[in-house]
Amino acid sequence: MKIGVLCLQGAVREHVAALEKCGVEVACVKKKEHFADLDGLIIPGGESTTIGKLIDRYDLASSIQGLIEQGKPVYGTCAGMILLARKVEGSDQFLLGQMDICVERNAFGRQRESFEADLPIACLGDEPFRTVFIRAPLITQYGKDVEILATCDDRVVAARQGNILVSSFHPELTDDHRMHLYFVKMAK
Ligand SMILES: NC(=O)CC[C@H](N)C(=O)O
Repeated sequence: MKIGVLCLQGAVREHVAALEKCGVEVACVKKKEHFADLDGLIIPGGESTTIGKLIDRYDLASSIQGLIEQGKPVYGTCAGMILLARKVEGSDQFLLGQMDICVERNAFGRQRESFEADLPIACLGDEPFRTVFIRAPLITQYGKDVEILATCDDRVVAARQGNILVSSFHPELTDDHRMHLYFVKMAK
């Protein structure tokens, strides 16, 4: 099992470490040829406009879309979630547009309004999951094929559509790797 982490910009190292703890082989992905033997991909948090520009510049959109079409799981966290969305409120930035969700960027405020919360996430078991929100986006609309996995104050912060998983929060910044394990199971 080999999972890639898109390493153009953002919280790459932490995802690599979390995946390694889950016992899978991890590849840093930044070129088309790195996609050949992947079983899944994480698009990390960072700055969605920057990551989007780099995806476009290195011509990686079709490789990511190809992975999704082959049924391989792709997980977008924070900026990664924005990139997978069909639409971003009030912006025409570059998007992969593979998931039927609309998102609002920085919906919880600025950097200093970053926060953590223990959220119940049924697909991870009974123990609440510690979530870290950093200039996080929010899902404002979603289509009928989208399953809601987590909410925070009635706002949708994690969801799944088939083999696409997204979260507003950063699961790689805690020692609890259940979200990564859930993703790895999607690849099995
Ligand atoms: N932590 C993050 O990934 C922040 C996302 C960033 N605010 C954006 O809009 O791209």
